[in-house]
Amino acid sequence: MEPRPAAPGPCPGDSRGAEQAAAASSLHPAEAQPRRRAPAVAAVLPAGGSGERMGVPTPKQFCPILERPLISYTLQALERVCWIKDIVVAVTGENMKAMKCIIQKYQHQRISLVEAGVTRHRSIFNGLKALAEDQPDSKLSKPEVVIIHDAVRPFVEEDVLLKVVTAAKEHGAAGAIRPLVSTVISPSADGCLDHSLERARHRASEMPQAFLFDVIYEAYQQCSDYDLEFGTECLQLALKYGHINAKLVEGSPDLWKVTYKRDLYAAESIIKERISQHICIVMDTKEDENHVGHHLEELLKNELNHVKVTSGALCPTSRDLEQIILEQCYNYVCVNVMSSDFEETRTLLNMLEESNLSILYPIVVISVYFLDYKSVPFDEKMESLIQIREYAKEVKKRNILLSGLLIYFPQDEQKLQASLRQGVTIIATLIKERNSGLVGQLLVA
Ligand SMILES: Nc1ccn([C@@H]2O[C@H](COP(=O)(O)OP(=O)(O)OP(=O)(O)O)[C@@H](O)[C@H]2O)c(=O)n1
Ligand SMILES: O=P(O)(O)OC[C@@H](O)[C@@H](O)[C@@H](O)CO
Repeated sequence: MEPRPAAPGPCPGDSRGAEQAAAASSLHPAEAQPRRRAPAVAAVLPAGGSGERMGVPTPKQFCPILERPLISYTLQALERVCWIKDIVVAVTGENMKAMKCIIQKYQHQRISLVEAGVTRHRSIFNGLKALAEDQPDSKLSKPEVVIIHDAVRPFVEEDVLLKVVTAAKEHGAAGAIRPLVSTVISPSADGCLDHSLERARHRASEMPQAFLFDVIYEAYQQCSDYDLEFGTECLQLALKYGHINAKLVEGSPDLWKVTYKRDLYAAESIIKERISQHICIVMDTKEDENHVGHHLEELLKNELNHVKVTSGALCPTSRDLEQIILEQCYNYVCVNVMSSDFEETRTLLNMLEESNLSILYPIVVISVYFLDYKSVPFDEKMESLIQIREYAKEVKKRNILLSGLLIYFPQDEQKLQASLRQGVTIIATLIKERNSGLVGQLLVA
């Protein structure tokens, strides 16, 4: 059961896309020609840098976030956009093999690789050359519009891509901008303040940018060596060599570039937060409303009010659990009442492994045991519960983080409520932190 990619958004040129595209390019929908031919769109991702400012040996585009390289998140973001037909990535020769492994491991599609240059502009130029020349054995063809996007900007959404592409089709070039956070100043030769720029009248140039292919390709072909060596702004090349004043498109705060180590931590926190928004409680039955698992479910909903909590039954005919997996839920709480065996958890884990859902993000599975460990010999129960350690080690290889949670049951109502609240706190922490160091652990609420 393959997880479906997030449903693609509007395509520029189709009726739905034309209205959205018209809205994006500030045309009135009535002016949009719903049957306007969709422009052929490709993307070039410069990924040939060394990441000096990150201060680590690994170039930042290959630095791991949740054990997956940063560049893979950017590729995933662009692949979600159905109307980008080719994605050309410029990497250095020494990283080519690593890049091919990433493409294979994370099942990236529509990716072509070219050799990076010694500067970002040269890397981009190499990517454009791969698109420009219809080499006989190349599956690439020249697009009408080309997106240029840094490989280290993972949080790019379809709406801003649609906006810059639509604007580039009309103006020849377009780029995302953001308000300045700091004021820009110009120092004098002796290192003192010469003058400062009025912050409100200036913007930061971000990515993505988009160009009519011929505009930017001709600009690069005319580009001076100095500009290729020291330039940092593609929009400026379109202006200087193509006399095109790019359309500026307000972008979202998420368009920032991972540059320093702090940016990597920030990116990991954002990703963790995004995949923690949906928790599925899996119970052996949904009918018994007094089922203590439902009390846990209600408490989770109340305590984690920003999180979607759904429940799925494990019975073999259960379609709802399959649907929840297809909707890409990455957090599962498997409730076992008065049982310490693994059958239900094992069934869930098998479904998750078959879904391949954990290829892109680690899945958290918490096996909750409501157990009156006074009623039966504790060592007998512990013997079966301790199996979680070995089992967790096994499923970790499939990027599934399994841990256990013991809640003493039955117990008097007040103590049970306290245990349930503690259990919710533990569940929320395991999901939020998604720390592989806790796999196989048996925690007690
Ligand atoms: N010769 C280069 C240099 C940079 N880039 C890419 O351009 C993007 C933005 O550049 P930057 O943030 O400056 O990356 P680095 O040059 O790697 O960073 P640093 O300046 O800290 O070394 C990155 O995806 C980077 O991999 C590239 O393709 N080829
Ligand atoms: O200068 P850097 O290589 O860090 O960044 C390259 C670009 O992302 C940067 O110049 C943006 O302002 C967009 O042009």
